[in-house]
Amino acid sequence: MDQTAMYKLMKSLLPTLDRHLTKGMNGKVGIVGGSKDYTGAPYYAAVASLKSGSDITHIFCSEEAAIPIKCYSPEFIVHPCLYDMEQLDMWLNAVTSVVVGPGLGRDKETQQAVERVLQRVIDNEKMHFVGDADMLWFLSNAEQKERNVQMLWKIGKRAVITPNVVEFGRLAGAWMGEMGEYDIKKQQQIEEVFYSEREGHFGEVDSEHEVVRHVAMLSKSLGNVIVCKKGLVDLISDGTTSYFVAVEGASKRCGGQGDLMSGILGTFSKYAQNIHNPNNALLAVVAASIATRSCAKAAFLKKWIGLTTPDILEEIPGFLAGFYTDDMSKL
Ligand SMILES: NC(=O)C1=CN([C@@H]2O[C@H](COP(=O)(O)OP(=O)(O)OC[C@H]3O[C@@H](n4cnc5c(N)ncnc54)[C@H](OP(=O)(O)O)[C@@H]3O)[C@@H](O)[C@H]2O)[C@@H](O)CC1
Ligand SMILES: Nc1ncnc2c1ncn2[C@@H]1O[C@H](COP(=O)(O)OP(=O)(O)OP(=O)(O)O)[C@@H](O)[C@H]1O
Repeated sequence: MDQTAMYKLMKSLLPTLDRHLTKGMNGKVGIVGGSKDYTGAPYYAAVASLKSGSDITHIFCSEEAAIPIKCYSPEFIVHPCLYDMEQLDMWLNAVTSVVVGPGLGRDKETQQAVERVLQRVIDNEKMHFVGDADMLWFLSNAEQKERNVQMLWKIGKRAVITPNVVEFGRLAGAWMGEMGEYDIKKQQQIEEVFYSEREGHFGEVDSEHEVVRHVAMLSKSLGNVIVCKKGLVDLISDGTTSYFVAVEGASKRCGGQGDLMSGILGTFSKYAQNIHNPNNALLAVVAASIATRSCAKAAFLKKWIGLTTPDILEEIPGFLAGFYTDDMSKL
């Protein structure tokens, strides 16, 4: 493991903890998701945002998801206002970053909530946006994609999207048709070779390199938003500069690991301001990927076949505490 480089990056990212902090200074994260079928996904994202340091988490969900989510934890402030634009608008004032997608569902009516949030992020230059899961479906679906991408163009690098392999394929089909077919199988073979040569490491990679070229191209097509393509190796690009993360993760792919990462990103996107580097927004995504994978590995080594996402959530505080106590044993 690339311990020294990781240590330096995390140290520069994580906020100083002292008695001058007030509630909210380390972030107030909004999770837009939670629907009839899915209540676990926004829960994972919300817990991950809190355990990675944010002070408050709001969840904006549908009516039928609200009670189950409230019952999971007293930590969450839950608003059943996914279809009430006035309420949604009002409560969005309370957050510093917003994660849209985990468990959101794909009902046509949900598009108006997606647009309302995007407009809020356009209007408030201090707000950060993370798009994952079903938000990415709205970004690739013929009916809604144009409107959403027009809005993302206005947000640029304050927005991160985190497609998995399947979601990336859909987005490539929707936005990169003129740049040639995206062959998922061929790309996975390239990633296997790339990962085996760099296992345990992370760093910059030329945006023209065959492993990341499509990720950089997608970022450019979407107005240079940061794209983090998740997989065996995470590939992160703003269209110009690109990074890879080949830090070991879990060899059990239990559902919810992407939701967990989007929650960490909701918090880390604000911490980016602590990094004094022109690529600070990209580096915050690199850090979120490292944290997710490292915690997944730690939990996997305890639970093996029985690994579930709550096990990974439990590893987040110990992993991050190591950077405050200079205890490298958890890295
Ligand atoms: N506990 C909860 O509440 C959880 C709720 N969740 C929520 O579910 C919603 C829908 O999300 P989604 O990822 O299932 O939908 P979509 O992208 O259409 O995938 C459909 C099919 O594609 C495949 N496949 C998927 N990923 C792959 C991969 N990495 N690599 C390879 N193949 C992959 C796989 O097909 P299979 O291989 O089984 O044929 C899968 O069935 C969304 O709101 C999300 O937040 C989840 O977060 C989990 C925890
Ligand atoms: N083959 C793999 N080996 C190790 N880590 C992986 C692998 N694939 C993905 N990951 C890591 O797991 C995390 C979630 O990625 P994944 O592709 O599972 O997301 P997802 O499908 O969106 O998850 P969810 O189940 O929440 O919808 C990322 O941090 C990614 O780096």
